[in-house]
Amino acid sequence: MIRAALLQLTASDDPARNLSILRGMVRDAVAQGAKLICTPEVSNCVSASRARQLEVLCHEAEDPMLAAMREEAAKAGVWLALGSVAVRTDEADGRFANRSLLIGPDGAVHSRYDKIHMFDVEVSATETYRESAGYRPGDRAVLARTPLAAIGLSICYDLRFPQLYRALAQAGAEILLVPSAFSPVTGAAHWETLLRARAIETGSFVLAAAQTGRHAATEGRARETWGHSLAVDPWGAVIVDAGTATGITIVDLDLAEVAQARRRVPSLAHDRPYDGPA
Ligand SMILES: O=C(O)CNC(=O)[C@H](CS)NC(=O)CCC(=O)C(=O)O
Repeated sequence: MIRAALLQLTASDDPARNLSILRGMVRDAVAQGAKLICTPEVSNCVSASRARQLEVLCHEAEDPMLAAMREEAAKAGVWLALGSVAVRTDEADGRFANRSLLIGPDGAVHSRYDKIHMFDVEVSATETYRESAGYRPGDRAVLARTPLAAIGLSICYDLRFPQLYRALAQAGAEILLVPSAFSPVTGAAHWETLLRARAIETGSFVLAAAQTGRHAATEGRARETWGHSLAVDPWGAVIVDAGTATGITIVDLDLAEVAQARRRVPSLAHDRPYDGPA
């Protein structure tokens, strides 16, 4: 059994404040016996203002949240999936990376993944997102082979691209992580269904730690997110739904269920070559 923790946050655009809240939650999760601790997308800063991001965000090597989480992971001897942090890159256009970091029990970064699919979407007449304006997309899928489990990394809007999860599962993933900051509109309509579909299609556990509620912002518009951090088993059942409050949700995973689900429906091994569509 693997005891995992999903941390649900309402991160603001103040990274220091977000870090102090997150550190407390991580320590709580450790006290409850969690060995794999998952945090949401952009745990370090939720901001719609590029000026604010430029003021407060750092390169990965200087990011205070990553440094602190490495310390916590090493101290407790746990795996810590920092769902994502927004970090500076060396791109000439100044775009950030939306980066997921899996930290091992030795405190070292075991794997890193930059979000591939950018949320450039008009959710409603008054709500548009243009993630690619602020972030440089990644171009590499990442499977973290750890002694705990084989863990496929992804972030939020990636959830809508099933081929990524299929590739991760066919490469051996047993657990798929989908840290998120979902919009309330699409969250209500699509979130649970998509997460369950990815679990069913791949016969994998899906762990989705989410941002929730109204996010305070110094400048730019305040954002709202859907919450409902979810754990889904490889047969597609929701094991736990965190609702909309911030906090820690503990879940125990039996990895034998992965093989069981894939034996019952071996669709992951039934791909066929085909032509077209023309
Ligand atoms: O903006 C940042 O700082 C970090 N990025 C995000 O929060 C991204 C882009 S706005 N959010 C999503 O991908 C939500 C996807 C979603 O809601 C859906 O697929 O329906």
